[in-house]
Amino acid sequence: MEKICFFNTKSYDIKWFDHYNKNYEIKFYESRLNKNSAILASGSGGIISFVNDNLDKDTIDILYELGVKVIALRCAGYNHVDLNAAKDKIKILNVPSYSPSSVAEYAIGMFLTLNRKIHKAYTKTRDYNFSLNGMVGFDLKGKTIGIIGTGKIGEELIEICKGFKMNVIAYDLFPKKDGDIQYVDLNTLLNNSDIISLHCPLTKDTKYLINKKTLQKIEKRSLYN
Ligand SMILES: NC(=O)c1ccc[n+]([C@@H]2O[C@H](COP(=O)([O-])OP(=O)(O)OC[C@H]3O[C@@H](n4cnc5c(N)ncnc54)[C@H](O)[C@@H]3O)[C@@H](O)[C@H]2O)c1
Ligand SMILES: O=C(O)[C@H](O)[C@H](O)COP(=O)(O)O
Repeated sequence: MEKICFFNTKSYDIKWFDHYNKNYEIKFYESRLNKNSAILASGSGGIISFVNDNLDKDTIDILYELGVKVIALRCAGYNHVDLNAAKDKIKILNVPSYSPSSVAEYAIGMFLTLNRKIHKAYTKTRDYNFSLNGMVGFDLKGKTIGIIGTGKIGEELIEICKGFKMNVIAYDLFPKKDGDIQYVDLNTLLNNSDIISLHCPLTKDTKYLINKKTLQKIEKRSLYN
């Protein structure tokens, strides 16, 4: 039976993955994957790893020497993987659609919390402080949200924002040709959005996409991912 080494295991992972042990021999390890723990993959044809594992060149070289042929990521993002080191040696798989509606809904949850200061209200009211001072937010209705990255998560978020009767503008390196998304350039988005939401992968282009200069432009606005 094919052996698979499962790194960075949480209790909920075992709940969802253990039944595959009928067809595979999955070994669950709590250790994060890095060059020191990679040896645990001895004898495994494949490994399963998480978003905060370290798949740098050293780790990938060790896994290759051990005979690992496939690395399956339990995440959509792969910015933590040295793809060049893996090229022609180990196949890398990611989750192509990582619960986009959950992530979009969570992003809305974070924004509502930030805007209406729900996290602060929770602690204040426990101390019998019901003052509205410093607690006032604004209506989403009629406000403009600028969405950077209109992939699976971005698209879900656009639909939710329409439900709030917001204006939606978007920026993406690869705008969708079909559909009714109103694309603008990045500067226009930064200058015209009341809210900005980032839903793009971490790459050399998106790292520091929001920086000191752009933050000055959006000084009074909210920013979240
Ligand atoms: N926190 C979480 O639980 C969680 C879950 C899933 C995904 N993610 C992160 O969210 C990201 C997006 O996920 P997705 O499923 O929507 O991916 P996706 O591939 O469907 O969409 C990403 C979009 O970003 C665009 N993009 C790429 N580079 C860009 C750039 N430089 N400027 C503007 N747009 C750019 C792409 O063209 C694409 O449309 C993932 O890469 C991952 O890092 C986080
Ligand atoms: O890139 C991704 O898919 C996510 O960032 C990552 O996997 C988050 O996973 P969570 O902590 O939501 O399980």
